[in-house]
Order: sequence, then C-alpha cells, then structure tokens
Amino acid sequence: MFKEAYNIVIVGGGSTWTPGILKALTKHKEKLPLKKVTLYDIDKERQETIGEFGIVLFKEEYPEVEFSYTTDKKNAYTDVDFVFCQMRTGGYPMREKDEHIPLSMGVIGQETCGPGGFAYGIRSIKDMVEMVKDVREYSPEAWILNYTNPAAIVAYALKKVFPDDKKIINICDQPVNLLRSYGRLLGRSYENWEPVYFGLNHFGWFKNIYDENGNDIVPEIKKITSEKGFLPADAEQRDQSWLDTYAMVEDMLKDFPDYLPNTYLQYYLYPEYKLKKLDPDYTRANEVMDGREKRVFAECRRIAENGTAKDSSVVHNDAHGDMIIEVAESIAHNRHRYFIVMVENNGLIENLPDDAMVEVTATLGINGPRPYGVGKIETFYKGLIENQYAYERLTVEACLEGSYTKALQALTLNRTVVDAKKARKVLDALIEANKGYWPELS
Ligand SMILES: NC(=O)c1ccc[n+]([C@@H]2O[C@H](COP(=O)([O-])OP(=O)(O)OC[C@H]3O[C@@H](n4cnc5c(N)ncnc54)[C@H](O)[C@@H]3O)[C@@H](O)[C@H]2O)c1
Ligand SMILES: O=P(O)(O)OC[C@H]1O[C@H](O[C@H]2[C@H](O)[C@@H](O)[C@@H](O)O[C@@H]2CO)[C@H](O)[C@@H](O)[C@@H]1O
Ligand SMILES: [Mn+2]
Repeated sequence: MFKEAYNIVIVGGGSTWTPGILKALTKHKEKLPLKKVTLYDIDKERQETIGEFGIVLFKEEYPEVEFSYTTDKKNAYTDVDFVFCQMRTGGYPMREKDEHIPLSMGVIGQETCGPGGFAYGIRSIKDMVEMVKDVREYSPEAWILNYTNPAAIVAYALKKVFPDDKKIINICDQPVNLLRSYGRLLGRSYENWEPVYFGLNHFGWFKNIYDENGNDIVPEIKKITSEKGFLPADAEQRDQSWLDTYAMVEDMLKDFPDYLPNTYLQYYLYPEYKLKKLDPDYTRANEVMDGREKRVFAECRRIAENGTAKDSSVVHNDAHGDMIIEVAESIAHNRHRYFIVMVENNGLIENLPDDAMVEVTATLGINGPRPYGVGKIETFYKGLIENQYAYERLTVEACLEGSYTKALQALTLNRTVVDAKKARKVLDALIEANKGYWPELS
C-alpha cells in the first residue's frame, strides 16, 4: 500500500469526535501524509458545521490537502485508502431512549452495555453492513477502521456478513485511555509499554503490562490504586459520570484483584449498585447533549465565523483522535506497533469459542493484525466472557434472522437483566421505540 500520501474518508462526519480526528490528522502529517480528507454523513446540516470547521483548519494547518464534506456516497468512497467510521444510527435521541427506557424499568440503561447496547447494536448492524458494501463498491482495497458502537456487536455482525473481508478492524479507545491513565498514576509515559489484554470489547482485562525494560507494572498499578484509589489517574479529564466510573476501578480490584479491569465491567459486576447511581431522567446521553455536543458545535461555528482555528479548544485531550491515525499509519507503513483491537479468537484465548470477536493485543502491519494469544483463562473470566459472548452472538443472530426468541434469549443472558420476565418487558418496549430502525422480530 506504501504511498506518498493517503486518501481518508470519515464516515459520520457530523460526529462530535470528528474535530478531534481532524486536528490529529494535521498534527500527524509527518507520520501519515495525506492527499485527500473527505467527511461523509447522511445528515447534511449536522455535518456542515463540522465541515466548515475542517475547511478553516486545513487551510491554516494543511493547505496541500484536498478537504471536503459530502452526503454523496460515490464522492465519499471513490479512491479511498482508509475509512474512519464513527456513525451513530438514530443519533443521540435514540441513545437517550436506549438509556432511559431500561432505567425506567429498573434495569441498567447505558450506551453500549445491557439493553441499551442491545438496542443500539441491532440499530447499528443494518447501516454498518450497508457502509461496508458501499465502500467495497468504490474502493475494494480500502482499510475500514471502525469506532462505531457497540463495537462488540458490530464486529461480530460484520465478521458473520463479510467473513472473507480481511480489511475491517474494529477498535476502541478505552484500553489505550486506561494505559494513559496508568501512565498518569505512575508519572510515566505509556508509549513504549507492551500490554497483555484479553476479553471482549468493553468487557476485558489487562493481565500484564510490560514497560520499556520488560518489567510488569501491573502489580505497582494495583498497589497505588488500592492505596489512593484510581481517580488521581484522571480527575482533570472527565465529566462527573466518568469520574464515578473511574472511581469504581478500586472496588473491582478489591473484589477481583487478579487483573486490571476495563471500566465497563462495573455494569456487569455491580448492576444493582450502578442502578442506584444512575438517574433514569438524566443519563450520560443528556450529559453529552448538554455538554460535548453543544460545546463542539458552538466551537466549530465560532471558528468558521472567525476564519481561524489557531485558538481552538474543540478537542478533548484523550487518545481517540490519535489512536485511529496511529492504527492507519502502522498499517500503511508496516510498522507492527502494538494496539488492542478486536479479532476472531481462533485459539487466542484457548478455552473460548473460536468465532468470538475477542479484544487482545496485536501488532498492526500492511497485512493487518498479528494478534497475541493469552492461553487458557481461569474459570471466573471464562464464565463471564462465555456468557457475554453468547449474549452478543444471539443479539446479532436475532437481528440477522429477525428472531424474537433469540432477542429474548440474548437479553435474558445479559448479566444486567437475567430475569426473563424483565427481559420480555424491556424487549417489547425497545421494539416499540426502535420502529423504523430494527428489523421485524417474530
Ligand atoms: N469505539 C470507541 O471506543 C468509541 C469511542 C468514542 C465514540 N465511539 C462511537 O463513535 C460514534 C460517534 O459518536 P458521537 O458521540 O460523536 O456520535 P454523534 O451522534 O455526534 O455523530 C454520529 C454521526 O453519525 C451520523 N450517521 C448516522 N447514521 C449514519 C450513516 N448511516 N452513515 C453515515 N453517517 C451516519 C450522524 O448523522 C452523526 O452526524 C458512536 O457510535 C460512538 O459510540 C466509539
Ligand atoms: O459517553 P460518551 O459519549 O462521552 O463516551 C462514550 C464512549 O466512552 C468510551 O470512550 C471514552 C474513553 O474510553 C474514556 O477513557 C474517555 O477518554 O472518554 C471517552 C468518551 O467520553 C468508549 O470507549 C466508547 O466506546 C464510548 O462510545
Ligand atoms: Mn469503546
């Protein structure tokens, strides 16, 4: 693939995360030289605000790049090397329903976990399958790097629908943001660490983290967290809901001290406790609509009006923008750098099903991921992951087959629901709320 300069399209150009990726693209121009950057979205108005920001930014920081935004698929996908995908089918209004409806029924409502993630997953599958087909029509060799959530369900669905497409990689910024947090906790850079990670997306653990001298620093991170909690890792970075989330790492390590947990595990390990902390009338979706969405769009409008991005504060300081570019660069230039990505298991976690889409450490080169196995995992982790895998698999099959029974089985298996009567009530409410987005389930 080695090229002088690359063509990138960002799908979901109107995403609140797009400005951060655009700024990172201008920052990494030496590492990943670009020829063309295009935004694509189905919502013309939403994307226009971000697109006008991009025009000002690239004119000032990267004038040699052809920057544009479009709602036309042919314009978007012709002659593309990398697709950065971050769509949200139904937007925040549907995310709000994903979170409010289960909570109103006494069950966890969250963007990617529990019934919220279940509803979001079924909504995402159709649009994501369509996106892959569209990309392959115009750029058969493009790498598709996907952030669209719920990544666990999207990754499993795309692997089932496109089993031979080797150029789709699903990624998540949570593990690398946790590595950054551990670095803050230790007062060190995480850049040259070698993580040993295993699980599913938003459902995994760090087993070891080897630093540049080959020492495993997990014991030190555990010790500091048990003494000072985990909040010092990131206090300045987060909205209140994220501070609450990060604070729970201490509880999880106290109860299950083997490995460093992904923060999302708290919804599955402490559903009753989390339920008491979540407000059914004002969830993370509301926080984002009142916070990041307002802030990002106002800042993009201000910059477009002023004609300069030199003083822009549009980007949240975290790994999201950098990571997807570093992934693309490692592939484009065959760097074989370490990333934590989703790949088909096939024995990587020895005692889990082969077709599970597991999240593990891999090096990324021009031929894609070379994942690292972790051998057999202990009963507790095997039991948790197999249950979550079965939920994810049944969710995808329910969507692809239009099966009500498999949808009910999926929700009943989910650790945040469990009770089949509750599962049926939540499922029927979500079917009603997702009319026009979900396939008919019978
Ligand atoms: N993988 C990760 O770790 C990670 C991290 C952050 C965000 N995300 C995901 O990135 C996505 C965007 O997040 P956000 O909060 O910025 O959402 P957002 O609602 O601000 O933006 C999503 C954009 O996608 C567009 N869209 C919807 N359907 C589309 C389609 N079929 N084709 C093209 N565009 C379409 C919408 O119009 C909107 O502009 C979400 O799926 C979110 O969960 C993932
Ligand atoms: O609730 P949101 O929309 O703010 O974020 C949802 C996403 O949360 C994770 O990304 C986190 C990141 O992992 C965390 O460390 C911090 O930097 O904030 C990010 C988002 O706020 C998760 O990885 C994504 O999948 C979610 O979509
Ligand atoms: Mn994620």
